[in-house]
Order: sequence, then structure tokens, then C-alpha cells
Amino acid sequence: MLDIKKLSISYGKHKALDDITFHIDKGEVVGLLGPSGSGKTTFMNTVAGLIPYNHGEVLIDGLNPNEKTKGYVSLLTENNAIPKWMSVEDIRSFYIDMYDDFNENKFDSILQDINIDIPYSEKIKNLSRGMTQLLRLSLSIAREAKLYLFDEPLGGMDTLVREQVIDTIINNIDDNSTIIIATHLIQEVEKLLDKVIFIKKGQMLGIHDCEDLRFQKSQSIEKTFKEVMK
Ligand SMILES: Nc1ncnc2c1ncn2[C@@H]1O[C@H](COP(=O)(O)OP(=O)(O)OP(=O)(O)O)[C@@H](O)[C@H]1O
Repeated sequence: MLDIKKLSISYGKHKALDDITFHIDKGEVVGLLGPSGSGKTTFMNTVAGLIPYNHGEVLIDGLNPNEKTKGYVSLLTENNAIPKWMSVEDIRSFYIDMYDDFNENKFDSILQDINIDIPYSEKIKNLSRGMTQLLRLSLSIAREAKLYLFDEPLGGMDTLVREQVIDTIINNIDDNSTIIIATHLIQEVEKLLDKVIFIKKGQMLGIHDCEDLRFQKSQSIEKTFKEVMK
């Protein structure tokens, strides 16, 4: 589903990603784990087609990131905030117009499942931070995407909302879809993950099958992450 070959990205002289190579199969849930500034957002934005690259290659289902891949890659980041003046209905309509793969029935049912009891006429500016985050996640998940990129999906949320986010991802994403979750909150997402990629200062330190790694090290992924990042 995703092939990354010798990918490097620089901002001026600063190398944000340095010679990254890995492969992810269809249906895998992969954690991109690294501390702040390790290049996670740069990576996600590159795969989403928002950052051009000229070193290495990114192949999503055989294609370089382009308008076509944007149609089946669903990116959730802190940066794609919903304008505050919009109502829930406005943003729902926007997604219907914008994305061919947006399933409005799925969106409605996710909102019901997570008990967000808000009228569709409500403006985003009147929603709590947690509610807004859940709404953004629901929009992203309601796309029937082949590849979901969740960049710090738990950022700024309290424990209860974090659990809701994890459950919403588990309950609403098809097993055939591929998911990459970039985060430094490993304990919270660990149960979701099939594989982990460790990244530090733009360099990939390894890609591992989670079960193998837990067995090999006899400890949680979070503990191994802390050791690796020292
Ligand atoms: N637009 C930019 N211009 C210059 N440098 C940048 C830019 N965006 C990111 N960087 C730098 O590139 C490096 C990687 O940043 P990036 O945001 O990709 O990391 P991250 O792992 O997502 O961090 P965080 O978890 O804090 O968001 C950092 O050193 C950052 O300062």
C-alpha cells in the first residue's frame, strides 16, 4: 500500500527527514513514533501530497502523491482545523462536495455512536475543544479512504476523550484500510498497532512487528520506545 524509498526532505539546510525507507502492507495499522521535532508531521504531509520532495520516492498504491491519491488518503492534523464560523451542517456539506469518498451516512452514525449530542446547526465556535477534535476525527474517518494518516490524533485531549478516539477508530475503519498514527502518546494507541516505526531527528531507527517486539523485549512498546529514544 505504501512504499517509501530513500526519502529525504529539507527545510533550507535542516534535514527534517533523512533517507527513510520502509514498506507498509494494505490493512496494517502502523505507529509512527518519535519525539517532538522528529519529522512525523513532515512525513504525513508529504504522503498526503502537501509537501513536495525531490529526494527519494513515495508510492501510495503504486502512485506518487497527486490529485488522485489525495482522493483516497485521509489526513487528520492539527492544521486542518474547521473554520469557527461554520456549523456542523456546513462542514458536513463541504466534505460531501470536496471528497468523493466521504460517506455522510457513516458520518451521521459515528456522531451518534460517540454521543455528540449537538444539533447540526451549531457553530464550531460553540463546541468544546474535545468535541471539535472528535468532530474532526469523525469527518476524517467518514471518508472511505484507502489510507488514513492521523497526526497526533490525541493531542490536547483528556483521558476520556482519548479512549473515545481509539474506540471510534477501531469501530469505524474497515480492516482493509491502512492507517498510520503519528504520536508520542504510545501507551494510548499501543493496542491498535500492528507495526511501529521509530523515528528520531529525521532518521528512522527501525520498523518492527509489535507482537514480535513485545515478545523479544518482554516489555511494552512504550518502554522499548523510551529505551530507543534515549
Ligand atoms: N515549515 C518549516 N520550516 C522550517 N523547519 C521546519 C518546518 N516544519 C518543520 N520544521 C522542522 O523540521 C523538523 C521536523 O518537524 P516536524 O513538525 O515534522 O516534526 P514532528 O515530529 O511532527 O514534531 P511535533 O510532534 O512537535 O509536531 C523540526 O526540527 C522542525 O523544527
